[in-house]
Amino acid sequence: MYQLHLFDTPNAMNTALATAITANLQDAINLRSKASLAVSGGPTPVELFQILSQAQIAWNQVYITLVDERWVDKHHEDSNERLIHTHLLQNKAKDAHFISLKTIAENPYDGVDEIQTRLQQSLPLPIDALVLGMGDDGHTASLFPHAENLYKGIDMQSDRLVIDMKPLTAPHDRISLTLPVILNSRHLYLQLNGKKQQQVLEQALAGKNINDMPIRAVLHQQKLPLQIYLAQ
Ligand SMILES: O=C1O[C@H](COP(=O)(O)O)[C@@H](O)[C@H](O)[C@H]1O
Repeated sequence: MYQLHLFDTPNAMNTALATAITANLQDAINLRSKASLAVSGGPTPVELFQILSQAQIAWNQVYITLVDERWVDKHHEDSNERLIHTHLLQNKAKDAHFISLKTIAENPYDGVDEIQTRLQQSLPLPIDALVLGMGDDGHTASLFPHAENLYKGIDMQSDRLVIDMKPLTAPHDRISLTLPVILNSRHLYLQLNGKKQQQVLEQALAGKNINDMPIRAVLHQQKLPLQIYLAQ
């Protein structure tokens, strides 16, 4: 179940998506006095983060985490946490609470239980707004095609919030939110940019095999409407 929102430019898409997310966070603050936001890494969301960081909301009542993290040092150029600190936790959003998906453990397998506890204790659930991205291989969050742990990440009966992941198609071991957490969020977005990602989306929509393209688990579900924001 999805709705497709098409835009002529990345700036138009990011402005509209930031407006929608800000409204979700404001509604949550009005209703529950706190709000939660989970965002993706990679280069695609940078402009969205910069626009969002200027939003006029009570950021000190907002809890931000990532949908996935690469198991690298926080200062590494591939760290999603570094990206958030550089582009989102700035300006008006500098007072938001950030919940990291990284520990000092040597690998995500050894760190995953600590992160599960941290999220259970600190992150308002269900997540009010969750923004997914998509890789050219059809991964979303860090749910990667044909990875050994993929079945654990997409098990809708599981009470795990996070799993450790060893991608076969990308560098770095990872931590990822699981499909039940993603599909239990209150508002779910997929942010896509350009012709290549549009082609991958069409390929994903045309088939059913989740192992080949895990994004299909989000596109073909009936639990909540996925809002796809695509800049052509
Ligand atoms: O590795 C990752 O890649 C995906 C896609 O990112 P993109 O910027 O190439 O669209 C991202 O959603 C995920 O959070 C990130 O860790």
